[in-house]
Amino acid sequence: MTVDNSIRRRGLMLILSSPSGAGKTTLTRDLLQLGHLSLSISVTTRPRRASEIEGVHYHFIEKDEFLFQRDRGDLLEWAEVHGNLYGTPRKPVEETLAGGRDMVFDVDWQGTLQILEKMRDDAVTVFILPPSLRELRTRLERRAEDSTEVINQRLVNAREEIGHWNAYDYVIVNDDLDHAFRALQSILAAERLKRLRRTGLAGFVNDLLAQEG
Ligand SMILES: Nc1nc2c(ncn2[C@@H]2O[C@H](COP(=O)(O)OP(=O)(O)O)[C@@H](O)[C@H]2O)c(=O)[nH]1
Ligand SMILES: Nc1ncnc2c1ncn2[C@@H]1O[C@H](COP(=O)(O)OP(=O)(O)O)[C@@H](O)[C@H]1O
Repeated sequence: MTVDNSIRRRGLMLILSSPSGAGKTTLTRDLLQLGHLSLSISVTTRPRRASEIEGVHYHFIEKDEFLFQRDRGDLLEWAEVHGNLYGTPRKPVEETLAGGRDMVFDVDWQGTLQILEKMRDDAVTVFILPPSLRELRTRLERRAEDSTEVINQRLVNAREEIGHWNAYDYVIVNDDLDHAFRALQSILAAERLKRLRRTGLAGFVNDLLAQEG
């Protein structure tokens, strides 16, 4: 480990939003493979897709349970998206950040705004755009996980989601996946070095100044 990496810091919240099909899930999966980030696993009332695993991609719960958790204050944020309810469990977020680990969030613009209100200094927000709407449709069709009706609804909703691009710190056009992934890694690397979240820096500098030159 380098000295820079060994200096204590608070974890950051890497928040990714995009219209459905622009590539958040793919980029998140690639980030998680790097091994030094945790995923915030949302609760949702959406039916599970064939490729999804309970507790890995989402916690799939009934609407009653969702409302119970929300009303008890267990969710850091929540929203209705494409007719389903989604929310971020609060406790894992608090534990992860306090432990100095970073967390990645796949949430829509409504969730992003709620997180920014509550935890602005911890959040790094990234909006992923598709290169074109035609390509967005192609990706949703190629993914082959949703019915034509669901895909059409997601394309209608895409325009609204895209309309919130300017609430985000960073914007990446996911045309070439490798390029987009490298851009995301650069953002993460720079944000990890931000002075304000590096709680061990003052101590390090004090030690440095106490040394003989
Ligand atoms: N606010 C909020 N949005 C979420 C959460 N989890 C997922 N979403 C958003 O819900 C939308 C639909 O997600 P999903 O059903 O997985 O479909 P996909 O985007 O087509 O893969 C996306 O915009 C996600 O970013 C959450 O916990 N909170
Ligand atoms: N840069 C890219 N070029 C081509 N296909 C991509 C690219 N990024 C993602 N995809 C594909 O597009 C589809 C939708 O991506 P996904 O990550 O599921 O989007 P989201 O989570 O934003 O809904 C997937 O089949 C994925 O493999």
